[in-house]
Amino acid sequence: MTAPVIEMSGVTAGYESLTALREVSVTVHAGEVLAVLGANGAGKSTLLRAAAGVIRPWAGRVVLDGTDVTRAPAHQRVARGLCLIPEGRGIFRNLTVAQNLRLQAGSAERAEAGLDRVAHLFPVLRDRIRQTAGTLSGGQQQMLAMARAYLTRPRVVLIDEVSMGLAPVVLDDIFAALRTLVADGTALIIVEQYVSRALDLADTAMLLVKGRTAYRGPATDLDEAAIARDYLGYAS
Ligand SMILES: Nc1ncnc2c1ncn2[C@@H]1O[C@H](COP(=O)(O)OP(=O)(O)OP(=O)(O)O)[C@@H](O)[C@H]1O
Repeated sequence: MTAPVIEMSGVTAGYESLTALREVSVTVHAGEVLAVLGANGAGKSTLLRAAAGVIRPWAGRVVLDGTDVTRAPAHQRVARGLCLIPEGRGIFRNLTVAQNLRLQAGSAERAEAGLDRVAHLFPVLRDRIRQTAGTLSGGQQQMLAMARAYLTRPRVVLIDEVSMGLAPVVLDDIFAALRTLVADGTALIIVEQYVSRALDLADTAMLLVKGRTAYRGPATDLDEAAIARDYLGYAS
């Protein structure tokens, strides 16, 4: 088997006196999808932040394409092909679609080169290229946030709560775009409350309960209804 694109081993992380993640390990290869499930506050976003270098783990290692980046700042991980699409979308609401794309691409040339790929997946963004991002619909804003991943051809994308507040029909487009990204060979870690959609896309899944790994294995082995009932607190 090929080497993993991203590997986290024994990662413990948190905020001041709060331990949000305890000895969590993750391995994702090119073209593979890991779904991270768990109730509110289970540590899902913390896992992505530790992977991306937004916070530094207290213990454990983060390895990207064979290089230990545990102590590397976020921008160095971006340069190595890591792309975090945070909850709340992480776009510049006062800038236009074009300006957002240019900033995300790093240069006008790269934005231009990547725009065809973005427009192919999300034609609406090309139609609204001069519109201020904050005036786009929720689904269009999510598409713009995801466009970064298509502009830069990252090795690994970490995406947090992609479905938050979006209509099912918009989600179909968004998940189709994620499938394209993965088919191109990108490794994907997806944090998602919408369990069935996440498991549908994922090869492997992990369930976090109070920062600990309660399950890690094939997505198909998870009983969706039991997870929803026992861990997420609702009936699916
Ligand atoms: N910036 C922060 N400062 C202090 N505590 C934080 C911070 N961010 C998260 N926490 C705490 O860390 C724990 C894990 O939070 P995290 O956001 O990783 O959970 P989550 O599984 O992503 O939940 P949600 O679905 O609500 O986003 C929670 O107890 C949360 O209150």
